[in-house]
Amino acid sequence: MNIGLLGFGTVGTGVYEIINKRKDFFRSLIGKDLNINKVLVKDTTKDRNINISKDKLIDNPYFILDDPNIDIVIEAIGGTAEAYAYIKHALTTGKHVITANKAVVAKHMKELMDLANKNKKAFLYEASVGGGVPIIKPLKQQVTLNDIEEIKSILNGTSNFILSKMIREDLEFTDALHIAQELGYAEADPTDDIEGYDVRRKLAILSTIAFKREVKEEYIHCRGIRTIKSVDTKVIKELGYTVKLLAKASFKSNKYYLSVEPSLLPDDSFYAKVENANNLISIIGNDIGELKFYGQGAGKFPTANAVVSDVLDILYNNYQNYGIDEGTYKLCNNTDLVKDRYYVRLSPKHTLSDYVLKVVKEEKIADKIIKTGDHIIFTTGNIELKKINSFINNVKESIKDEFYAAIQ
Ligand SMILES: NC(=O)C1=CN([C@@H]2O[C@H](COP(=O)(O)OP(=O)(O)OC[C@H]3O[C@@H](n4cnc5c(N)ncnc54)[C@H](OP(=O)(O)O)[C@@H]3O)[C@@H](O)[C@H]2O)C=CC1
Ligand SMILES: N[C@@H](CC=O)C(=O)O
Repeated sequence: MNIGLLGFGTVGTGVYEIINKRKDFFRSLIGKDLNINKVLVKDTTKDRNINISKDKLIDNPYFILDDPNIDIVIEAIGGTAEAYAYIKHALTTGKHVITANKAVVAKHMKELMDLANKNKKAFLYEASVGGGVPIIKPLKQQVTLNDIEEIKSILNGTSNFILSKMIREDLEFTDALHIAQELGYAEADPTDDIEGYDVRRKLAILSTIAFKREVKEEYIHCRGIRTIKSVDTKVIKELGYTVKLLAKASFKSNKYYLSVEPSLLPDDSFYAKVENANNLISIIGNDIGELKFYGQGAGKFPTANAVVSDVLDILYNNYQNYGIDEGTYKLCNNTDLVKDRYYVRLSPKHTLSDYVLKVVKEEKIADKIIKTGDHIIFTTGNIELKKINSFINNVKESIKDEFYAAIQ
């Protein structure tokens, strides 16, 4: 069994180290060595501070993709276009493929799954959702026995790390983001982490499996945490809450509702205890009830561990490619379905503070005004998401920025 590894960054080096550390185990399992023969990188001359012979490092992907001696390709380069092309090529040439790349899985899951099935190879992506938390395999197993009614989760290590640091240590947003980047949690471009796009992809993958329909990222209402400030976290704490970036999917009255948005949770709730880069994924099935999966959602070894668990499934020949039914009912991202209370902070442009406060009062949107001045902070009563979005749009020109979060 030979592996070609695409990418030798946070995840790739973790996979390399775990497989080398467990050499004896793999030898006893398959009766010969499990080798990582070649490793694709961008820059073969870079000093990598890891024990690997230089001649394994290559910068031409086709030395792996077209090598008939390579059985398994592990993709950990990130990005979309090249990663997608390499995965497709590998499956077409009859190799098993494992990826940690949620961007590619969310976009091309059905096509790549069909290709893998056609060629009787595995296409596995445990690490693409929840980092080190096993969720793809258990979810695939549960959907055969249960109708999944709800998914509620914290799915991004970087944003959860930032929010935890801001709440618990009063750090500013950019300082907390910087630490998350240094720890290897963030994407190459952290925009995806802080704008919620990474979570949206993960929710699309989970919902596709759970609801047996192809759920596209674009269906999902999404707001991230980029505009949160320390003034928000201070007030949120005083109110007895913490703040999380929550991903939710539910199926009600024959309609699906999918959303990614910042949410306030009571300080003593289960979700509030999910700190730093940890993730929590809760699924509710009609027979099983609620199942919760918790653990490290990002980082070198947790993520690499999930990748290697897919290698094991291939070696045991115990994997399930997932088939998506062609839907009989349509997915409907109906924002009318959901009403919540909201925490809202508006930071008016210089001199417009009185005007913005007047609009808030006239529109009767505030249930309780908490703070006025440079920042106008209030909570609302139960309100439809589309109403709060449209209110924010109406005041957009008079404010520098805003942060609003559903109160759970
Ligand atoms: N970091 C994490 O905690 C997690 C990451 N993931 C996913 O895993 C994947 C990899 O992430 P991560 O390890 O953090 O990324 P890194 O940026 O740390 O590593 C990327 C690696 O891929 C190589 N690379 C990138 N683009 C190319 C290319 N076009 N051709 C050849 N080599 C290339 C880089 O080469 P070089 O070293 O020469 O620059 C580097 O070795 C991503 O899809 C990410 O979303 C999933 C879960 C958790
Ligand atoms: N950038 C991602 C990495 C894992 O998927 C995150 O922070 O969760």
